[in-house]
Amino acid sequence: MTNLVLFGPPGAGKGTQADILKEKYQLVHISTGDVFRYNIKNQTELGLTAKSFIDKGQLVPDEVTINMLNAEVDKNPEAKGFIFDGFPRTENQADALANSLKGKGTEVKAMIALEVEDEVLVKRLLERGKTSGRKDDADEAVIRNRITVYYEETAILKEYYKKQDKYYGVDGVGSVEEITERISNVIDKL
Ligand SMILES: Nc1ncnc2c1ncn2[C@@H]1O[C@H](COP(=O)(O)OP(=O)(O)O)[C@@H](O)[C@H]1O
Repeated sequence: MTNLVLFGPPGAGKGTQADILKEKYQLVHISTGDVFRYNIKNQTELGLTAKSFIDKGQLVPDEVTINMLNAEVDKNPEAKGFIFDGFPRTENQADALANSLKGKGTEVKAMIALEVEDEVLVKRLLERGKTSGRKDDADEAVIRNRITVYYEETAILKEYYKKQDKYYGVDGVGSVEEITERISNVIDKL
């Protein structure tokens, strides 16, 4: 199985690239942000819990997120591999992912990180906020909080995967096609 973690700060372009890569490599794409938004839209219990954190630009608690992720993985027993987008975001989540994949006799093959500087991120997210209908993209203070949370809680995962020799940084500035090509160059050599 080829399991990839697509990594990077909010607005780095993970969702855009994951949509292309899942077709190209026949992988199942799991975006925790998308699953949360689906649940919020359908007013499920999970959605109500998640919304209170997401609207403030905070992370949803690990326990809630990990259970949800495991359920999504279990929904796809035939998968040839997964692209995880927006997960893991904490060390606890990374450990949980390793355990659950181990239980299926597989592992994370690579973390591919899209590198984009902060001011570009803020600009992209504000632009997306004009059309996405996402409340967390509409407010600059919430966007900046998400970026701060990324550096405080999530960026450490770079070291986590580096230690396992699984980290690959990719320049996330350029055209969508250029970035797909950079990522593909990494995947094709795995
Ligand atoms: N793995 C996760 N752990 C905790 N919270 C998460 C996780 N994934 C998504 N969320 C919540 O959902 C929000 C939106 O997620 P996502 O669409 O991936 O954001 P972004 O576009 O900022 O990368 C996050 O700001 C966070 O509140």
